[in-house]
Amino acid sequence: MMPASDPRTLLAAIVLIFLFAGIVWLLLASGIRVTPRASYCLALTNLMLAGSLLTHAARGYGPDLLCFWGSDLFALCGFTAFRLGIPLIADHVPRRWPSLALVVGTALLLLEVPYRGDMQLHGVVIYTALSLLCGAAGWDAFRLLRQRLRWRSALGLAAPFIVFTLMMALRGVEALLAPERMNSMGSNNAFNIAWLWSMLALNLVINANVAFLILTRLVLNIQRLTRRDPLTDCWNRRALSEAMEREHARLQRGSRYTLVMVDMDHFKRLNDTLGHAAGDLALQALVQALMPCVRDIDMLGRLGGEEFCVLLPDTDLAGAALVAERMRANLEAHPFEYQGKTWPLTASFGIAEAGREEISAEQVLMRADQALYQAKAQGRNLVQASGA
Ligand SMILES: Nc1nc2c(ncn2[C@@H]2O[C@H](COP(=O)(O)OP(=O)(O)OP(=O)(O)O)[C@@H](O)[C@H]2O)c(=O)[nH]1
Repeated sequence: MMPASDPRTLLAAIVLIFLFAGIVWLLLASGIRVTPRASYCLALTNLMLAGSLLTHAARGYGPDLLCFWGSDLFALCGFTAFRLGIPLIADHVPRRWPSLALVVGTALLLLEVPYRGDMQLHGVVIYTALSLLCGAAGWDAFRLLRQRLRWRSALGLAAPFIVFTLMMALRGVEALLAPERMNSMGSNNAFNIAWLWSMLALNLVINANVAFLILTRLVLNIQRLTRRDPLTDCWNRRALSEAMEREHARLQRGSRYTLVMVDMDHFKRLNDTLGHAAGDLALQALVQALMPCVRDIDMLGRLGGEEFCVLLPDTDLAGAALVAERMRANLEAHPFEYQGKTWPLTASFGIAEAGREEISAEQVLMRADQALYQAKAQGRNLVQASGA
């Protein structure tokens, strides 16, 4: 076995890991189609960086333009793919132009910088560009993680990106202070060996880290699918029932809650006149009109068909009546537009505050449903309350 501190062996190991990771990301993107756009970017990152190191290793053997400028161009493209791929994990559209302008500008500048002899300016230019791209990717990863995690955990998971950025910056500083060592990553000096070891470890950690980000996103998507209504994206019946039963259990400890049943008026007529597709859009419009009227802690869920329910924790009947009236008025104020036609959308509301003597939230729901029935009977587009 070659000694662990041999820079050529380390370089070969890093190239192999990049190649292997690139192929795995390609398979994930094209075969299993896990977040394909982000996975393609990660595949490109790994393959480009493998190409960069391979051409770098051939310095002195192969054509100068490929082994110097080409190697840097591979690295720039790899880091750009990395920077653009991170936001894609969360389906955010990355800002392409700043990164592309940086790559093109750096590549053109490097063409003008002599690659022979003093590598100072060349080293500073390329590693500044790489650390900027890596830093931007790290910042995006941190923001992404911060949406789900506390800032310390997010910072911990984003740490490899920060270290990678610092490593690139360090290499730029090295170019400034010891330009004679910049010619090859195959140099057998302590800084280079330590740098290659860190690169090898970070290469593994960052690939694992991005895989973790993607996995987290998949788990969140699965959770979403099991708890959200696919048409309107509000909570589904199961999620709402669980929350209602939780609230009902808190009732004995002194808290209160109220349920608001919502049923679109004359929905069958809308479906029959405009068609089922329009009916689906009308249901989405209803949810859009109701959502701004509730607080973050309230839960709007679809029970089925055109029937919805809002769970209002820590709210009494009078408070719920105000919320229901706000929802009713907001819906009425936003007629449904479909293929140039305008259709008035209204709904009826039945509200019931939970009573301690009721054994389950289902009983409260039944009372809210009875109140809703009365609202329908009294002419629709009304709020009707039920006593506890
Ligand atoms: N487009 C669409 N229609 C649905 C969906 N679920 C249920 N429906 C339709 O909703 C209609 C409900 O009709 P009804 O229960 O008579 O209610 P309504 O016409 O709103 O009458 P009132 O509630 O008394 O005002 C039926 O025609 C169902 O086919 C859905 O997901 N999409």
